[in-house]
Amino acid sequence: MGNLTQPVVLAVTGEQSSAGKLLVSASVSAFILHQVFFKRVEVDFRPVSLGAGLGAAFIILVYCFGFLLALASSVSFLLSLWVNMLVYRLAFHPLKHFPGPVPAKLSKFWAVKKVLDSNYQWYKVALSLKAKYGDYVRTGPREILIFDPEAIAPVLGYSSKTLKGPFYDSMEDSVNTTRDKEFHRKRRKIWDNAMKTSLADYAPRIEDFTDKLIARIGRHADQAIVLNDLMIHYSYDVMSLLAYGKSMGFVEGKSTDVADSILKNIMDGVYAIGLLLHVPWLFTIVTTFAFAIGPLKQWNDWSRHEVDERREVKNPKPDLMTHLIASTPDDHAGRELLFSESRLIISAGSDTTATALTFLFVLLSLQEQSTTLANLRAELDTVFSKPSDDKEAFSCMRPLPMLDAVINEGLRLYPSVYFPSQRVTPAAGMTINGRYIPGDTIISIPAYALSHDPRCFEQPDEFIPERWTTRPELTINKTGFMPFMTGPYDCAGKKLAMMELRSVVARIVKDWDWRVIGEEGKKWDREAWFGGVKDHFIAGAPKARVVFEKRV
Ligand code: HEM
Repeated sequence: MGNLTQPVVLAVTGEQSSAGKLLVSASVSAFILHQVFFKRVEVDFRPVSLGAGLGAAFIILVYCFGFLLALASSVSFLLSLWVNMLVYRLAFHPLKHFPGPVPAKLSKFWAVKKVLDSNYQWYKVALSLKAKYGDYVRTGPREILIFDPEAIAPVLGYSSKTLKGPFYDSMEDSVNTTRDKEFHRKRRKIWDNAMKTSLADYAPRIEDFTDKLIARIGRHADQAIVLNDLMIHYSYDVMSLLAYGKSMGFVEGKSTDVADSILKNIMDGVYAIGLLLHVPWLFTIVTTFAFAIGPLKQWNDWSRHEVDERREVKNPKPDLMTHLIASTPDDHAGRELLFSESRLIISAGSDTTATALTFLFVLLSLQEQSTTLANLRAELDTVFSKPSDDKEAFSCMRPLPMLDAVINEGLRLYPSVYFPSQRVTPAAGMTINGRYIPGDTIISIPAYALSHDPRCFEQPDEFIPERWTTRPELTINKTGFMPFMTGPYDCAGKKLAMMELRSVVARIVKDWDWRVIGEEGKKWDREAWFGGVKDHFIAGAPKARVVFEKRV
């Protein structure tokens, strides 16, 4: 009997030992792969190829060893990789001495959880991290969030050695999302030129759209309307005009079903962005599929069609796209860039301006701002009383002290972009304000935290436009004011944005009174409104129901 079973036992133990060897080799190869590859190479922007590579390896294992062994060795590989990663991040990472929550050091999913727990208020999470850990906080395996005003120039300034971070790889290439410094420099020149040479052409078109906005307010006078929608419609229409040569028809109520659907999908998508921007590799997967087959496909197809049509127009009115088309090679890469930048004009220029306008009108409606409003009206009455050919007459291109102060103060309290732009330190690392930051670290400075920092502004949480005019002592360090960011990657459309903001604020303030009201018969809950501002890349103002009345 013993002799009969011996070969079977030997075969089983032999199989067991080769299975054991396979599991050990899987876990050892994970260790080696982590040491030589994952630890050194940024893989955030290659999740799809990485997933495909792992899938292919799994199929080869199934072919060689059968399904069960392949599965067991894959689990062993992934477990080992995971353990290696966590041990490294916690105990051996060059950032190990930086303070921060322990789970944050292990995984970026900690930030995702915080976004969900805080109901999309990451900017508040960031402020509480600053209060607990100081000016330099480790918020991820290779991420440091910086609250030190002295860091602005070395991190974001023109002579900074940093490059853009992996978040930008999650989206299609454009002047905003490219991480190639040289490409950005050249492309940005084209954008700057398009802005500089044509602002005067854009001004009457902006004013024309402000007329349409005022007409819409007139049609709904004395009725409740949602301020956020009003401003979103205005800014989408103006940006669409500059990108495609025609508005999307929102302000006049002439939008198509496709335009409505695109806007709805974009508005719904902001929550996904607010969550996924913390995990660029996951964001890359989502954007890849959202544009190819998901909710953004319609947006993709529509914008391509519009750019193609726009290209065929003979002697178009000068707009941003005229300049971009003229300066972009008419080949596959050039056309892809134009498609993506047409969408950039809308995405960078619409929500930002609409958010700023929404906050401004809510802030100006507050009872304690009645003096500010009166001063602003006095300034506007003077300029609007001048004949239009007088150089002192109102023009959205020309700064006015009180008007610009009100706009700046709104942007300081609620900078439309809450996303702290990512930079990566050079391989040799860099020293910021006496503190060494190791190479290849992702660093970010949140504009919201800086503009609420008492080291930069006296009474930082108060809306005091006079800090920009008659009370300069309330501004301690102006570099903390960066709603348009700063340095070579700052907002390419800031002058245009200021023209829109001036145009809309001036025209409404001059001729209209308004008040924010609560839901059906309830009083407006001011605390809840300001306390409910969300952070999904852009600052998400809660819906504000407003009643406009014509001034007499
Ligand atoms: C109140 C309105 C606006 C605010 C607060 C604002 C703010 C910003 C900020 C903070 C950035 C940097 C984003 C980053 O770091 O990734 C940016 C970039 C940019 N903005 Fe604006 N923006 C506004 C309006 C506009 C408008 C109207 C346009 C016109 C198309 C525009 C076009 C751009 C572009 C093209 C970039 C990328 C620039 C580059 O990377 O070189 N923005 N903006």
